[in-house]
Amino acid sequence: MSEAAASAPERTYSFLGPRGTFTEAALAQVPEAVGQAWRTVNNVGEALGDVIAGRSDAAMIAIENSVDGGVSVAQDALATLPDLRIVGEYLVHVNFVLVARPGTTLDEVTVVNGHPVAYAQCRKWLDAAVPDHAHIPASSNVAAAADLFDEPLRPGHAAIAPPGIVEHYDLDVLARDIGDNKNAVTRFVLVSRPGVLPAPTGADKTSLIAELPVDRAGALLELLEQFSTRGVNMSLLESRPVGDELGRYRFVIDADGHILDERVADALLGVRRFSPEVRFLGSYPRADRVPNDYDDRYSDAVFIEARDWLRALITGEPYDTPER
Ligand SMILES: O=C(O)C(=O)C[C@]1(C(=O)O)C=C[C@@H](O)C=C1
Repeated sequence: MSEAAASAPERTYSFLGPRGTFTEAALAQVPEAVGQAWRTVNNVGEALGDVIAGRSDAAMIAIENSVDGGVSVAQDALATLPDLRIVGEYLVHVNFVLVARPGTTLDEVTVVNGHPVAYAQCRKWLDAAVPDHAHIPASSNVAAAADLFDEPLRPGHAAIAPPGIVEHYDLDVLARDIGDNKNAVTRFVLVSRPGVLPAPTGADKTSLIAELPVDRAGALLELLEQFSTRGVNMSLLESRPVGDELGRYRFVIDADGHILDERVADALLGVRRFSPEVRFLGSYPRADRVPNDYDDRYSDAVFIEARDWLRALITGEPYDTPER
């Protein structure tokens, strides 16, 4: 084998470009992606479409921001596109600068380019510092800045961008740290085609999307009970409209633990029996690596013992209850 062939990338990863986005910073945290082929895309749909079509092995997408909440376009895509799996979770601290072409001053700014999620995180600052601005949505934070060079050049246009933007573009920083929350974090997930699940680590998360039975009193409570009665903590519960008529919702859920944990598997069986449509999005290591916390009553051994007891009742075989 030639040296070039030996070092050729074997895997391709899609991420929101151009280079320099927070999504790229998330992908840089994936050790297996280093040295592989990285493909820039313009939106979440394109990133996931690459994975479905086999152009990429995995895509990094933003799924939640600590200020703006769930990234609805990503949640809706995972709910409706062909089956995909989340295989990893990554956190990126996000902070923003306001940039403009050299010579522009803050009082001259009338238009602010920005990715909608970034714009939502800078609203308080913008309302105070540039109250009469108009917003032009951009496909990413880096694209917002790059668009400032589109011909014909437009005076008074500025962009919300990551601080590192000035290393790539000749821009002046008009203001730093314009995010409304200095500790803002965006949560990203790495998405692949269904395959072997990441192994349980003891610090895992399971994601799913479930619809509720229509017009049933207490249906949401019943959904929540599937987790609470098995001692499974939920770290995310968000509703998204199904979209076909008013009043129909699907629920995006993150639960602590792995599908190979008995209590999580049992909760999923409960959801499956109860919900008209459940989509398993994956079990994967938590970004913060904090071990899952649960009461001993919900340990694997307790579920396994209960099953053995039931089997013995059915088969009539003798059964010795272990000491508790
Ligand atoms: O534009 C970027 O830099 C992105 O990576 C996208 C994105 C997002 O989709 O939420 C990521 C992090 C920020 O919260 C804002 C925008």
